[in-house]
Amino acid sequence: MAQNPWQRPVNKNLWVLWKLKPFLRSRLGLLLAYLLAMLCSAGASLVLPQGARFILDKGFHSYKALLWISIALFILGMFTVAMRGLRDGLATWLGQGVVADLRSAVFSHALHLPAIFYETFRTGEVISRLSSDVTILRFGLTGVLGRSLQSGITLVGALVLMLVTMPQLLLPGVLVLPLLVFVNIRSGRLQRGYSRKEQDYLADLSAHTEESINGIRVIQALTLEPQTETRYRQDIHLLLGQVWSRVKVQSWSTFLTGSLVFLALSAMLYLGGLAVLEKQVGMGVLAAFLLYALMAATSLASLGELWGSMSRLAGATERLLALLDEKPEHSAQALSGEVGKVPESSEFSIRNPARLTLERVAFRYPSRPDVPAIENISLDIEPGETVAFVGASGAGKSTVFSLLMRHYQPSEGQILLDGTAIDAMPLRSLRQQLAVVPQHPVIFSMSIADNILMARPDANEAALLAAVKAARVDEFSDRLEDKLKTHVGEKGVTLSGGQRQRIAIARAILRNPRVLILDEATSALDAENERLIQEALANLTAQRTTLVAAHRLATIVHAARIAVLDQGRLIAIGSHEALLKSCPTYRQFAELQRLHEQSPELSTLEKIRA
Ligand SMILES: Nc1ncnc2c1ncn2[C@@H]1O[C@H](COP(=O)(O)OP(=O)(O)OP(=O)(O)O)[C@@H](O)[C@H]1O
Repeated sequence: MAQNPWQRPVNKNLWVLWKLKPFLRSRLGLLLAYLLAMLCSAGASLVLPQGARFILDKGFHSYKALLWISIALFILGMFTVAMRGLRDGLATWLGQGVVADLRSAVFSHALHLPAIFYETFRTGEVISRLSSDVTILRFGLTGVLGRSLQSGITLVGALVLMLVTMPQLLLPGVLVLPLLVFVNIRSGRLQRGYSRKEQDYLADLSAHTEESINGIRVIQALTLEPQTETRYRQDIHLLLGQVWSRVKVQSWSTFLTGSLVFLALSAMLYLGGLAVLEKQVGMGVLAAFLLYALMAATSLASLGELWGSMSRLAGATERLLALLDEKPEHSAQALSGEVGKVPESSEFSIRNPARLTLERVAFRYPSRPDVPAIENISLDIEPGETVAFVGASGAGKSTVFSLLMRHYQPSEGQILLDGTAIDAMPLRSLRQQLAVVPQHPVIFSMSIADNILMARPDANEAALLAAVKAARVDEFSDRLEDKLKTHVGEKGVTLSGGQRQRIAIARAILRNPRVLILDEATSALDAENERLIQEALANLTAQRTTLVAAHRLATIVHAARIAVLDQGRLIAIGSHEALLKSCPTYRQFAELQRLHEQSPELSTLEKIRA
């Protein structure tokens, strides 16, 4: 079941990062090279203070010793920076690669999620996870791999070397250590909570942004700009509140950690200075010790940051992986189903028409389980037959089509295609045999030709042009400068509703399906264009199993049979003439239509009154 925004993942530990393992496994060689470079870089940094020790204790004894120690220091320094550069480069490469794989995996998974997922999960939230969570992961992962992992190793190494160099000076460090650990753990926990909420608010913000920009015309038409702006500001305010809380904790933690570290360092310097004054140790030993202490302190601070960023990283990983955990609408096996070659449709060659059978089909939408959308529908549609569905708005026409496309599974009963239950068929194979012309076609931001070719990318030019002509697309494309290559803008914004429907019809023609579903396919066309397209559709539907939903009598009157739906139930089926005699609901529908056709200028209200 899809997650609602209020059911976001709230896992509290960092183990979720372990789930990134499969994405690292394919880069094992790179990971080992990175670990090696990181160990070399950490080791070389730990040797550097020994150079300072030698210079101070032995370097001033002779010119030659000074020269050799300086040369050795230079070589060591070069090695350190080379390893550091290699480590950072490999870390970035590794981190970016893991994130790219994860992002592709989540995106392709999102493409296969069922209709029900997108009913409960806002698209803006999916986009937010794929953008802002991925960004956190990208920076977090490269940061953790780049610096923080080495800090842990350096800290341990520096502590061991401090112990070896001047164990008596460790006392101040030991005393402040529990406090440091406490501050870091506490602040890490707080930061994790805040950053998780921050991401949730960011997702809300993205979802609202997407909704507002998509619905910009409605917002402008209803002059809802001030309210939309206020809601946006409120979202930002909530987000900033979380950022502010997190930053406060972060700043306090940096201040407290820094103070404790400097307290310990000052005490060490004082105690160490006493030892030098009393000639117990040389200056070089104290300098090396203090350098190790400084290294330990910086590593500790960096680990504190790591704790905070790991929390953000864990949150982002969790939210991305939660999308991967959603159940897809079909298995990979279903996707690889045998598809078969679709014949060219330039001549409208009919693929052997299909028989469709609905056996006691009932369905309730998962988001509205109390109300049946379809109840106990049984219907046998002969190969090549055209059946029209009529009924009031909400009667269940589109739901029948969605069940056929297997966007949903019937709650009871089954649908058969040529005697085989569609549930048992590979999804791709089923959908290759169907084509839907929806009431509100989705047009993509590409050219007219590319939009049509989506139905069959391998179609040749003759097939494309035939579909264009049959669907009367050429009637408007010929008047455009770039003809079929004209870019139609986002969601086909530069086209009229009727032009978008003609593109959708051309897609269906090109697809050359065995079952054609016309769901109010010509509702946005004017009478002249509808008449012309009906002719084209007549060619397309002849001897092809066709299901039509339409409000206009002219569209359905020629159907072999008309199925009358009322509140999800099939109340009558028969020819136009037979239904006029036997079905009062249909008679009423036909009379209203006739009234409309005779006096199209009557307002809807007048028609209802009539
Ligand atoms: N995704 C959904 N979730 C919950 N209920 C839905 C969903 N889609 C449709 N419904 C409900 O199912 C019933 C049938 O809707 P459907 O869209 O099939 O009607 P229709 O006959 O195609 O209507 P129209 O002629 O207006 O397109 C309606 O009561 C509708 O509110």
